[in-house]
Amino acid sequence: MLTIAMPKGRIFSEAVELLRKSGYKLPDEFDESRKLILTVPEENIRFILAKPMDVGTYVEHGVADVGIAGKDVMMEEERDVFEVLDLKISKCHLAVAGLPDTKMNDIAPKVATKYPNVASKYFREQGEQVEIIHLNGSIELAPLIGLADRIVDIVSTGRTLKENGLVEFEHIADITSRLIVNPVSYRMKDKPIDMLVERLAKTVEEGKEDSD
Ligand SMILES: Nc1ncnc2c1ncn2[C@@H]1O[C@H](COP(=O)(O)OP(=O)(O)OP(=O)(O)O)[C@@H](O)[C@H]1O
Ligand SMILES: O=P(O)(O)OC[C@H]1O[C@H](OP(=O)(O)OP(=O)(O)O)[C@H](O)[C@@H]1O
Repeated sequence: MLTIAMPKGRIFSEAVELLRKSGYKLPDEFDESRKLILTVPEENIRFILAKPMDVGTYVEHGVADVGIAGKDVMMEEERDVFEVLDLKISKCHLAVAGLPDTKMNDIAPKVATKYPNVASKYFREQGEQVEIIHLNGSIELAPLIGLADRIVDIVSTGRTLKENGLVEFEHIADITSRLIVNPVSYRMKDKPIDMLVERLAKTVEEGKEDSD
């Protein structure tokens, strides 16, 4: 049996839709249940529902063979896993944002973010020394309340920035969700994993053609 770690939250429904389009028969339970382990015996697959930031942990430790994780999460926490497919779902980007017409404080610039590693690497590469302030959400609050000069956060529609009077200054990276695989599982369960990758890749490709 293949164990797939799925992120709860906004990626989940898009991932379920992608799996269904790829021919996996996932019961209605997937749309309404609060169970954290969902088994589909007909497909020989078991799904575990994890926090998005934890998917890589389950896959790296091998308790899940495969997982679905945002590229942002993969960039933040380097994991010993294979990234085998861009699923092209949950599209967004990572950006530097802040209050308009403001400069970074020269002496002790502060950057608030949920992605401390990505943010420090980015500013290091820009040759800027900043203090990183790690927050767990509502990052846009930080510049409004004087906690930070800049934020590094996800932007999708841009609505959260706009409604809070913030602007984007720099685009760091485009983000989509990825299929990740445990290296040992890839050796031991190569056939079912290859089949999953092939079926998903075909659906992703068809989706691309539809939008072209
Ligand atoms: N506004 C957005 N639009 C599209 N994709 C997004 C957006 N925000 C985040 N994502 C993507 O979806 C993934 C999961 O985001 P989600 O908001 O569900 O979880 P989270 O904020 O990490 O966790 P939680 O809110 O449960 O603490 C992110 O890692 C990112 O890849
Ligand atoms: O550009 P938009 O379409 O407005 O989306 C961007 C927002 O979505 C995410 O927040 P989320 O809803 O996950 O809440 P969070 O603050 O708890 O991370 C992200 O952190 C931004 O705040």
